[in-house]
Amino acid sequence: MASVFAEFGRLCVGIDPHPHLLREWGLEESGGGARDFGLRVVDAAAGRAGIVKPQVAFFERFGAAGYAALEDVLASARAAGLLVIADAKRGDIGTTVEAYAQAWLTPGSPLEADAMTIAAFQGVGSIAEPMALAEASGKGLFVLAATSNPEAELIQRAVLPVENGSARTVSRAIIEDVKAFNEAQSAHPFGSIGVVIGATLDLSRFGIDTGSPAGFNPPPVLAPGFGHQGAALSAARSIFGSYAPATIVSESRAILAAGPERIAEVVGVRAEQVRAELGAEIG
Ligand SMILES: O=C(O)c1cc(=O)[nH]c(=O)n1[C@@H]1O[C@H](COP(=O)(O)O)[C@@H](O)[C@H]1O
Repeated sequence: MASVFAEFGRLCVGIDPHPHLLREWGLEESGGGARDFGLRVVDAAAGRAGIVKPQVAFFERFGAAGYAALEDVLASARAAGLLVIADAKRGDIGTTVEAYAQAWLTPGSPLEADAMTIAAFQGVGSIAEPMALAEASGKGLFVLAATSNPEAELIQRAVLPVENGSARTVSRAIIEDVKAFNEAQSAHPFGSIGVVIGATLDLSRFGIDTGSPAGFNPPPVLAPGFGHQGAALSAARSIFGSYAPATIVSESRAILAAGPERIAEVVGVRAEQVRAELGAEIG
């Protein structure tokens, strides 16, 4: 991840073949349409951005044809040197969630990605196997911590029973548990396990302290919510504060709306804007 940040900065281009986008791009509403869409986004991102994030749901709705398309898109993105985050938002317990992680993170798997999104609603301990698998195979996870959708507040700002004298919100507890895993178990300077924190939020309301002093080592942050959901890139540093050095700016519709003719140009411009705002340095 460090070399991708250094070379391409922090933009992650979402690959979300929404029905209206397939129409606007002149593509069929089918697995084949989703494949063409995904491959064109990969072409536009290659050499201009470092990371892509296929949204699995928009492929899954076409069943087996959608999965075949997704396999091609994942393989083409990885072959192009892009880091691929499979936005699958899986979550379960024990061997079941381990099987999800094997599907997306095992080297050589048909759906191999570099990282996947995962939910810890059943407890951060419930995703111990995916965390261990990610670490062992040089892959990553992004655990939902404070999501960009307004409905999430009620659950994610909830305060957990007091432990060791400190009351923590759900969001904060997830971030701290992830950070503790990285510090204890990760061989990678940045940590294999990241968190999802939406750019649309006032993070103080979620108990997330963005004002940590120098020396704070944030976990990798996948930050959706820019562009279509309303967060401004110019506010990225002030939103994320001490997490900004590890923040990945993720945008889907705001980029994809450019259409097939202009998307490469728009990715290039946006990648430069993200670099100007956040720089390429880590930590
Ligand atoms: O995990 C995500 O990527 C994610 C988490 C979150 O809190 N909010 C969120 O919007 N996302 C995803 O990020 C993308 C946002 O798309 P745009 O709003 O079009 O940029 C979608 O694929 C969402 O599923």
